[in-house]
Amino acid sequence: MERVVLVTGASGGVGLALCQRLLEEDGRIHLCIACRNDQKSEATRDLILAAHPAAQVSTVEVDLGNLASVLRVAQELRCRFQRLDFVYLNAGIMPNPHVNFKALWRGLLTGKLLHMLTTAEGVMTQTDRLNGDGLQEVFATNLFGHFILVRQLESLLCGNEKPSRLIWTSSSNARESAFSLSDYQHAKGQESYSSSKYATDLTSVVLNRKFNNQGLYSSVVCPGLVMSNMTYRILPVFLWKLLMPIMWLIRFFAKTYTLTPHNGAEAHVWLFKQKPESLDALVKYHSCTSGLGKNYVEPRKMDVDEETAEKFYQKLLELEKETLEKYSDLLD
Ligand SMILES: NC(=O)C1=CN([C@@H]2O[C@H](COP(=O)(O)OP(=O)(O)OC[C@H]3O[C@@H](n4cnc5c(N)ncnc54)[C@H](OP(=O)(O)O)[C@@H]3O)[C@@H](O)[C@H]2O)C=CC1
Ligand SMILES: CC(C)CCC[C@@H](C)[C@H]1CC[C@H]2C3=CC[C@H]4[C@H](C)C(=O)CC[C@]4(C)[C@H]3CC[C@]12C
Repeated sequence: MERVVLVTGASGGVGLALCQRLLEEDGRIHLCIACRNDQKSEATRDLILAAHPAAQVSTVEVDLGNLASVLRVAQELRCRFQRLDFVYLNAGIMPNPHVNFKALWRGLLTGKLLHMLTTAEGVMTQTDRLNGDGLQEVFATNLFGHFILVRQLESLLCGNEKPSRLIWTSSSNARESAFSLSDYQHAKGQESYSSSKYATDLTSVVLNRKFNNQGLYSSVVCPGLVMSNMTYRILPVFLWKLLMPIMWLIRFFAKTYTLTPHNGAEAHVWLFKQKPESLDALVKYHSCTSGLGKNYVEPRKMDVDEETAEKFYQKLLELEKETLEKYSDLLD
């Protein structure tokens, strides 16, 4: 029986490249692409089929920043499939980004420039807002919508003959100092993206602890710095065009400057080929590209405190309970 692979955020960037690369690895998979609306789903499906005419590609629509939409898509997936082998939780946003060029300059003088260029530590801020569910938009889209999706798909993910896998697209921008248990949605700060990615790392660690014995394994990856819609929105296009030669040069020093979505999907594809039992739950798998363009994967230990992870998970469960009460009419 073919493996079923669900990819969120499949309409572009890393998600679309991942879909193409997965079909190059195994043309027999059933690929289910999740996009925000049917036009995007159909356009994405057509693009994928143009390169892989014999592929089995189905579509679902979901807005991960809208809990009713997440509950509806989970119900649809439960009706359509008996099992999911891989779920790539890849969709993500970074709204209203702001770059602190003075910080980069200080980084140059203090020898921290390379670290800043690869992690954006101290370099980037964002302005977040509340979504229609009354949640902080970045937390809701990058993490909580995906968390609810996973929990609603438990019957397709747990207790199968072969292990099922969750692969979260996190980031090297995930930072403990941007995250706080008392403000886990990051309503008060200006690093909502960093906080949401750290929260993703914590969640994956706990999911492994709770679900490995039911045959569900979770991993986190960082695609490196990829030129995608997300990054193109950070600076004006003309500036990116001017910076591009410098970015290619930086790649000789910073292996996480993968730059293309194809390269960025390296760790996702590598994980597709690994036995889950051989993976370390406390490691983030980074896509890397050498100066000469060779792709490889680098495992790096994550900076996560397991006690904080457990406390945060309890908070997610409380929020989940409130959500399910609010939307009880959408549940079976
Ligand atoms: N680019 C980079 O340098 C890095 C990216 N990442 C992460 O990689 C992932 C993919 O990003 P990337 O490919 O770069 O960026 P893109 O903006 O190209 O892709 C983001 C994807 O997420 C989808 N998406 C956004 N919001 C929602 C939503 N509310 N509901 C459903 N889908 C949504 C987008 O759909 P739509 O087309 O409808 O907008 C799109 O398909 C993200 O999680 C990002 O944080 C991590 C590290 C570095
Ligand atoms: C000389 C140039 C390279 C100057 C560019 C300045 C900034 C626009 C970029 C410098 C560092 C970049 C980033 C680093 C980490 C990424 C992270 C892993 C991620 O998840 C999303 C994108 C990044 C934050 C990215 C964004 C652009 C920079 C801040």
